[in-house]
Amino acid sequence: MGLLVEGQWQDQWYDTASHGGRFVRESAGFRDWVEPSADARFPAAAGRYQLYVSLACPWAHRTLILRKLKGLETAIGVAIVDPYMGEWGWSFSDAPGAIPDPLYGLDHLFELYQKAAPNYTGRVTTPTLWDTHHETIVSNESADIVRMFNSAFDEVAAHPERDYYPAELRDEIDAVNERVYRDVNNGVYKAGFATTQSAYEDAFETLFATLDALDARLAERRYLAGSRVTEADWRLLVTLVRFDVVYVGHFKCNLRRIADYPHLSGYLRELYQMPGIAETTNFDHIKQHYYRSHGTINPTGIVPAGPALDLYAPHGREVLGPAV
Ligand SMILES: N[C@@H](CCC(=O)N[C@@H](CS)C(=O)NCC(=O)O)C(=O)O
Repeated sequence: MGLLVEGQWQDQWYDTASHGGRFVRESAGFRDWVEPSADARFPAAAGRYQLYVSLACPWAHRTLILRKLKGLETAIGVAIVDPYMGEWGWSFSDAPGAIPDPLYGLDHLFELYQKAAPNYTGRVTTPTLWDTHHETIVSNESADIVRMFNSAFDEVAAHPERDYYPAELRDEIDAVNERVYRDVNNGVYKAGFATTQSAYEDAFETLFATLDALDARLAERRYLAGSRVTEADWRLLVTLVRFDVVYVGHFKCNLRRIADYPHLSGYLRELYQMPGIAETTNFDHIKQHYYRSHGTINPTGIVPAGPALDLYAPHGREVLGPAV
């Protein structure tokens, strides 16, 4: 675990001490956009862009889901890092489920960042969207990559008709996203990476108050925004699917499991059972990454054998309205 400082790799853990024991996520360093226009610096095209991901990572997972649902698998290639993130950060290997870097045969993801910007200072994160033409990083912000995959590549997508950010639902989606990001997606990290009791408890209380509110919301409606599946649902799913497997134990988010929530649990199963979603989810990478990579939290590196999950049990969500 580390970061690049003026292009040089430095092995260091997150700095929580300067924030009163709180984990503060840094902003992404690359925020360009692929656009559906031939004149753009990054024009949408098949075979030009490459997505670097960790299957453990919830932020990468949401981009993999959009890539799958939009039918962009042949248009946008993928490299998958080894689940273990050690002193050199994310690395490539031939571990089961990993895909070594097909472009340059790199050993470590930070080398890709050095290629893009030799003096880069910042974290080296997944997902990273690489442009093979300019040989640079387009973006390492998953929220933006999700939006690009949703609409910028429609000319080359197998499912251009699918829209997970429809104009009429944008305000509602944005409002849900904001809370889900702050208190749930990032909330589990704020609890898990806290280094003071009070920082942990603050994050914990907000997280479970928000999960309670989401459970109540999903008692009455099938999906988070409107009456159809949107980006907001995929953004929540990636945290829910990791929750009972790693966040309850490893990040000490243990007031309740998702399995204990009557509505969130069925909602999780429904989304997980949708075509293509299970294929984007790798529980082995998820468990291996979190339990082995965070030595300050789990020094033995022992990966729990459980829990038993049954995400294929009937979800029972039909009672709330038709699936769209
Ligand atoms: N804002 C970024 C966050 C990505 C992120 O933090 N990814 C984690 C993996 S889950 C990572 O690569 N961490 C390495 C690090 O922080 O050094 C996004 O949503 O794309």
